[in-house]
Amino acid sequence: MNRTGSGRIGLLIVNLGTPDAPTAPAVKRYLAEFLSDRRVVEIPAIVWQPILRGIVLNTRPRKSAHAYQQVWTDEGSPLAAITKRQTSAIAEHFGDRLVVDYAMRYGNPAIGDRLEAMKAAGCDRILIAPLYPQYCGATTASVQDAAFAALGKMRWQPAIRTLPSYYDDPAYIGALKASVEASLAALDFTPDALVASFHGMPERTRTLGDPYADQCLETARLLGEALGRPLNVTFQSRFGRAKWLEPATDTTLAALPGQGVRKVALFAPGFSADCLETLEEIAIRGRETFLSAGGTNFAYMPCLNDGAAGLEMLEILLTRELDGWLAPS
Ligand SMILES: C=CC1=C(C)c2cc3[nH]c(cc4nc(cc5[nH]c(cc1n2)c(C)c5CCC(=O)O)C(CCC(=O)O)=C4C)c(C)c3C=C
Ligand SMILES: [Fe+2]
Ligand SMILES: [Fe+2]
Repeated sequence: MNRTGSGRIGLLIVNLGTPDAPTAPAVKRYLAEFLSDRRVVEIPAIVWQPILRGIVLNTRPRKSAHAYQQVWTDEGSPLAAITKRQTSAIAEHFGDRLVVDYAMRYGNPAIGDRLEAMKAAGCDRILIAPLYPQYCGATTASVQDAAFAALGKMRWQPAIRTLPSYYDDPAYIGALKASVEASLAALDFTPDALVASFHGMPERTRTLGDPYADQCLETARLLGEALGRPLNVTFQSRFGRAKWLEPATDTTLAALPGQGVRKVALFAPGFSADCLETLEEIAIRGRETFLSAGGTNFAYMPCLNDGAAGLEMLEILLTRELDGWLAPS
């Protein structure tokens, strides 16, 4: 057996994860793993686990499964389908210079399994790329924890790099600008306001030193500058009773018509792929909230997904992180 390694380079794209099916049992399995992550719910396990097992996992899966059913596609969960397409496009771009795969932080395919598979395929250098533009302990750090926990079980570890957050990267801001401008040009109305909705976090994580909220605000400032018009920044998907980052997307959508904003276009720059939180919470429920509060026109503009602007951005960011590893094309 050759024990010198074959010197291949791996790229592991990672996103949050999603249930395997839009059913209550599948959602329950997914939420049990997701909401047991101490990076996501920072309440001592002795207090949180009885609440999670006794209440949350007996009530939320049925409600969430119903929400997933509204957005499920022939290719499965939108987040999974889009991540697969992003991975195929990136694999095609890099060709045989890289072994490209994807994993999910929760559910399947698991980060540890895919790292093992890359190692078995001869990768001795791996770039792990969590597709979160803004750094957050609950997302970026959680992916890194899971990857390093898996590496901790290997005798012969590959060398590792991780993709840093890219909230202010000109390639990201440029891709968002191109994508938003294309979506705006296709609308049959002119919005009075543009709303940039980011996933929320408990407010205390900001005081504890998480840069997430500030990175979201900086993304919105830079993008507003690039678009030549200010953005209304909001935070969505509140969970639990603690105070979360404000202003909340749903309360903003309910208030805007009363402030004279009757036509709104909303997008979610912090999500690299459309998912339950954008397609159900915003494009379906957010629209209802806005229209029933007196709004006349509502548009949800899609995430970068596997569109040309988003893929070109990823190629730029990934090529930069692979500097010195990758032979020039
Ligand atoms: C304490 C709870 C949660 C924190 C903190 C949180 C942070 C966080 N999440 C994302 C991105 C996504 N979240 C998604 C779904 C989702 N999020 C939570 C809870 C917290 N998220 C739950 C319970 C769920 C599941 C759905 C539900 O029951 O409401 C998704 C979509 C997944 C999908 O399958 O489509 C994404 C993406 C970020 C970026 C973030 C912190 C910055
Ligand atoms: Fe979430
Ligand atoms: Fe949600």
